[in-house]
Amino acid sequence: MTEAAEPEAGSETETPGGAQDDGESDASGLDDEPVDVIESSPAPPRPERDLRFGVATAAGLSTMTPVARVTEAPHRELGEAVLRVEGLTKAFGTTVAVRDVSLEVRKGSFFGIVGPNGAGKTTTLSMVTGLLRPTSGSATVLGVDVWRASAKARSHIGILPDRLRLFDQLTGAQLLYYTGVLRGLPADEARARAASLIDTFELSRSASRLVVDYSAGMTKKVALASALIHSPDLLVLDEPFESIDPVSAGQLTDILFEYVDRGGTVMLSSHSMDLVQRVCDHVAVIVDGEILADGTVAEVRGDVTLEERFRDIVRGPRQTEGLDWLGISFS
Ligand SMILES: Nc1ncnc2c1ncn2[C@@H]1O[C@H](COP(=O)(O)OP(=O)(O)OP(=O)(O)O)[C@@H](O)[C@H]1O
Repeated sequence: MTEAAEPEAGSETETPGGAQDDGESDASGLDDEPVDVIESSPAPPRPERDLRFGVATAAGLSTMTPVARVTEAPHRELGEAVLRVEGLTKAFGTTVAVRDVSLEVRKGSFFGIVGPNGAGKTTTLSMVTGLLRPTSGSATVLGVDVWRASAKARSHIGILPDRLRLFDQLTGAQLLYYTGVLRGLPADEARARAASLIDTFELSRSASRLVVDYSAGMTKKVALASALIHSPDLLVLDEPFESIDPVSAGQLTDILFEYVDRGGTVMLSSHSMDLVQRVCDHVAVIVDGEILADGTVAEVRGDVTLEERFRDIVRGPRQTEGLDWLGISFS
C-alpha cells in the first residue's frame, strides 16, 4: 500500500506527543497518544467482525472477489428508502447549480451520481448531507429531514466531502479516535473502532504520523475511515477514488461492498464510468444541474457501456474546437 513508503528526509513532522513514526510503533498508532487527551490504559480487544462499518481483517478481505475482475455490480436485494430527495434546487446568485433534482436511494444500494465537470454533483451531495442549504426542495434520511432535524439526520450519515477539511494536525489514529468521540461513541469503543479501521485500511504504518504529512491517497483513506467510524446507515462519498492507486481502489471498493452487504447504503460521485458500472446498482446522470437519466445501471447503459451512454447523454463540445492556433492535428 502507498503508506509503506517512508516520508522524505526532513518532511516528517513531530507529533503533539513528541513521538515520530519510526515504522515500528504499535499497529494501532494509539500507543503514543498524548496521555492528557487519550487515556493510557491498554487498548481493549478488537471487536469481532460484527460491526456495520466492516471490521474486515486482512484475511477476510483476501477471501473477497477482486472487484477489478467484475464488469457489473452484483445483484442486490434492496430495502426501504434510506434517502429521499425531492425537488432539490440550489442557486448561487444567477447561477442555478442544481435544478429540481429528485432521487430515491434504497437500503443496500450502491448509488452512483455521474456528470461532467461543473454539472452539480458536489452541490447535490452537499445539500443531501446538510453541508449546504438548498434554495428549495427537501432531503430526508430514514424519514428525518436533513434541514429540520439536522443533528438527527447527520447521525445516520457518514460523509466524505469533496474538499477535505480534516483536523490535519492530529495523527491518523487521533483523528479517528476524536471523530468517534465527537460522533458520540464511548472512549473505549472509539479507540477499538479506530484500531480496527486502521487495520482494515492498512494505515498502521502511518497511524502515528500527522495527517498533514499524508499523501493525497492516504488522506482520502483516513477520511473515509473517519466517515465509517459511527457505523452510519448511509455513506455519501464525493469522488472517493480520486488520487487513489488502483490496488487501494480495489481494496476500498471491497470494504464498501462489505459495508453494503452488512446493510449499509452508499451514494457516491465519480468520473470513472468503468468503476461506477462495476460497483453501482443504480446511477443518475446529471448535466447542467438536471438529472437527464437515472435508474439501474443496466437500464441507463442499455446494450453499451456506461461510458458510451454517458458520452451520448452529455454530448460535450469537441475539445479541439478553437485550438487551430496550436498548429497540432488531433485527428
Ligand atoms: N459556492 C459557489 N458559488 C458560486 N457558484 C458555485 C458554488 N459552488 C458551485 N458553484 C457552481 O455550481 C455549478 C456546479 O458545481 P459543482 O461543484 O456542484 O459541480 P461538480 O459536478 O461537482 O463538478 P466537478 O466534477 O468539476 O467537481 C458550477 O457551475 C459551479 O461553478
